[in-house]
Amino acid sequence: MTRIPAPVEPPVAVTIAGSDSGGGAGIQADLKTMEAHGVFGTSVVTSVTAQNTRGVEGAFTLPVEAIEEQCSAVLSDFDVRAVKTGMLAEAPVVRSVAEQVEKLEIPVVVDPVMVATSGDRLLDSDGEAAYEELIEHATLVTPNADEAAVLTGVKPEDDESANSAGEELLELGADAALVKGGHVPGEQVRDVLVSEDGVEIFAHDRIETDATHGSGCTLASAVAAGLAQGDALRESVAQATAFMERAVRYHLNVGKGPGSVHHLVELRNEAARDSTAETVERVVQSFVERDVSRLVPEVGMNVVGATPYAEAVGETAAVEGRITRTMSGVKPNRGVRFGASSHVARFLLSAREFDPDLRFAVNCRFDDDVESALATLSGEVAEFDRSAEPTDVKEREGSTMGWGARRAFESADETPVAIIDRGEVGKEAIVKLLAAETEELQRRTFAVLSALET
Ligand SMILES: Cc1ncc(CO)c(N)n1
Repeated sequence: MTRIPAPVEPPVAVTIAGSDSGGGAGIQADLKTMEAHGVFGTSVVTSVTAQNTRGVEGAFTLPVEAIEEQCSAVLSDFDVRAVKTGMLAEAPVVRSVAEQVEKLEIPVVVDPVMVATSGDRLLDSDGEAAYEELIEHATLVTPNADEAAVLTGVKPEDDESANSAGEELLELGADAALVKGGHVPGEQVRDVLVSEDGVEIFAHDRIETDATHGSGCTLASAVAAGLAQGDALRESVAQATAFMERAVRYHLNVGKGPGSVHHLVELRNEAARDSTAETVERVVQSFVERDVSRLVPEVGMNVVGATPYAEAVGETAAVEGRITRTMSGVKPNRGVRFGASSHVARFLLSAREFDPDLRFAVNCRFDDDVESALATLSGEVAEFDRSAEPTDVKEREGSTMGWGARRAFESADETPVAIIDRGEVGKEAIVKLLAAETEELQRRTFAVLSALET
């Protein structure tokens, strides 16, 4: 029997950029990022770089004719919904690309690539001057602070100067500018979006890593993918900056240099949801079979599992309605669902700020006997004291768990296997067991139970 085809019609985008033999930046980053967003990526190669995670060893610009032929091959065939430009290497290429995109009536995201993260130049000085012609046709231009300074003469050092640089780029004809804050010192990375609608800042805590190779390409491609799907500019930028944050935090440790951003991190995280929920279900089942009632606190027990790159409560699976005691043992009140736990989930997410390998947690009853039983575990048992909690943290709904996890980790020498919260008036004492794997969580929980029974 033959089968009926079931074609899929994804939006199409094109990247006009350089090839990075190292796979982290350039065309390679762009295509992976577009695919990760459900957008079919086509490409026009401007330059072939000999590059790895340590730096650029050579760059060979293609003849303008070869670049133009690729453009017309793509644009004459596909219904291209967005253009992203990256490394253009030399002035004639910049000018040619400006001419090509002028004729188009689709969004154009211009990432004015000048220098690689490694410090190597990717654009000659004539090329810098030629950029004005391309920026004129940009829907969005995405310079980092150094590129913004070259293009506008204004060096972004804070929100205000980033805003001024953005205004200058609008003067040059761009519809909007995203002046990126990665190169501006500070505990936060603040990307400043300037457009006719005003200024909006997309801020997040800085991630302490030099594995940012490919981050500019990835961000611009993520915005272009959003635009290709028909999303508004603001939403595309918001989505792209959140996507980047995760791609940098869970970067790929490849090569001998600093590594690469993780272009597919969200896909991998989504793909792990079912297996994460299933492992939580299995642990819960084993807790029922083993009858863990001695460890079930008054507030109920929960087992929480985070997807490998979880950053939010919605990415953690837990028992809806918790596990409670019955006449004969324990039972989960309802099924395992993502977002079902708030307390234990937030505690686990905060613990992951210190050790991202941690993926599972369970909250247990705490008393003197449990404390002695915990001492039989191999691994550090840490604790935090609610009486030391600042009132502003106490008053902010849902912030105690994050504060407690931080206190405990800061006082511990290594990743603790358990964290004690001795409670206070009206707050039951609880111990949370943490683990990177479910087997480990099970083993530790059962070890505490066995110690209690002897
Ligand atoms: C090909 C290429 N494009 C862009 C960058 C910017 O990171 C790079 N390193 N290589």
